[in-house]
Amino acid sequence: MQETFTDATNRFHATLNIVMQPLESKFLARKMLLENNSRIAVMEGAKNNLPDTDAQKSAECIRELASGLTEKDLLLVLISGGGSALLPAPAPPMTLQEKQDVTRKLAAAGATIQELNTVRRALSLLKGGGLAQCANPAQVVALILSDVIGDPLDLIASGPTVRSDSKPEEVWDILDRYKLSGSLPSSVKEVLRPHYGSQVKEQPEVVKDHVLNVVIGSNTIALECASRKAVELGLRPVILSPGVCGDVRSVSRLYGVLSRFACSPEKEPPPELAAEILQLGPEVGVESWDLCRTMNVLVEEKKEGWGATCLLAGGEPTVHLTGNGRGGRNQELALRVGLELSSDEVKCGAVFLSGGTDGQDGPTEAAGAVVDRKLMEEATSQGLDIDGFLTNNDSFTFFSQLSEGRRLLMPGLTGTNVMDVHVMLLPPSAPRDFQ
Ligand SMILES: Nc1ncnc2c1ncn2[C@@H]1O[C@H](COP(=O)(O)OP(=O)(O)OP(=O)(O)O)[C@@H](O)[C@H]1O
Ligand SMILES: O=C(O)[C@H](O)CO
Repeated sequence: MQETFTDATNRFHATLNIVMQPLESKFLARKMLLENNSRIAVMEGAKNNLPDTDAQKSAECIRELASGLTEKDLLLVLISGGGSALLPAPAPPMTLQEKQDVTRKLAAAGATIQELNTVRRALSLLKGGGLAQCANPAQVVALILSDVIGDPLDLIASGPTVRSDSKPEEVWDILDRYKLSGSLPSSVKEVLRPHYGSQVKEQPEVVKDHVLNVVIGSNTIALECASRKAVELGLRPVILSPGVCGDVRSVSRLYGVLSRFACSPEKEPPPELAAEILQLGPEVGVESWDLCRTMNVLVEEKKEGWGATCLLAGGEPTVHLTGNGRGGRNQELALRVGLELSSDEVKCGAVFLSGGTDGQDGPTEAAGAVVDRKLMEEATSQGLDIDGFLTNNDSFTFFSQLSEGRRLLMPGLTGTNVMDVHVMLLPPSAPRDFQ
């Protein structure tokens, strides 16, 4: 049975539930609190994702608990993003303050999470396999929620149960790269001395056999779930990649060109669009293979008229902050994609959503936003200057003021962070054939 374009478009909007459903309950955080008299103790710390003395005390308790285990015990460890700040155990003689200074300076200088956590591992008693080492000879099972692209076990939360093989020279290279090695306190230099590790945290090979690390949540898994939901809703899903990164400007351009490619009236989209998509690949962390596979699905859809397509991707793009407005990378990405979709070249009714799976985009109350080609017209009619908001990184204010916040995604905190999810709903390529 053939469907009308309007049916397909209505289903697009219904499909926003794909990401809304897992993020649904506003009260999830409260529901997650323990009942009175629970045998589980909760220790809070690391406010605003910065290690503090509360987190250090919890880390010390965890270290004591793990150190007292025997070969008859099983230690279950749940590891999520944010774990690096939640488990600070500075290697002596370094203080928490000194360790914090180094990581803060590195982050401010633009170090990647890979670089940051390589340094953190070297300065900590519990990171880089230190927790598993403390628990030896007990069995350790670590259940891991990945918030790092590619799910590298040694980097997620700085790998408390994953033996680190990095050498002190690697750490020095990173510190040199960000011009920090000259100003390090003597305690940090002491910890990074070549033989420091062998005295304090050398890990016997046997630790490996006692530890099972399992990724139980990741962006890939989130995209697979969304893809199944799309099928249930009668859409054709295609997963582009769980590794989208790079500047939001390049990422938004990619989605703009992909929508143009999908919506071009010709059965074979213009080759210059395919060329631009492939050229953007390296800037946004997407392999040529994944781009070609996705373009093939879009072309097949045109030729065979399968109906509406749900393009899914995820990862963690970056925003180069130039202003002092309120926003987050998802809202800024959505705003930029909205501009792409509003441009004259694009005639199709694609709908784009970008949302943080933790339910919070940067320091705002929203998780992200939903846009389509009507964005520009809507903003202009309400006297909102998109370029001005973008220059000031003020995407949350923009979306709050636009149509009473109707385009904001406000699911509330979800309790889980597997980075961001992007959904682009593409209507059947030749609507007139479906009327
Ligand atoms: N005004 C703004 N506009 C756009 N992006 C912003 C703004 N302020 C902060 N950000 C971005 O928000 C992120 C910081 O927020 P948050 O602390 O939630 O990040 P995170 O810990 O990396 O994210 P997550 O918790 O989702 O993994 C950074 O990527 C930063 O560039
Ligand atoms: O805690 C951390 O190190 C980051 O969230 C990456 O996992």
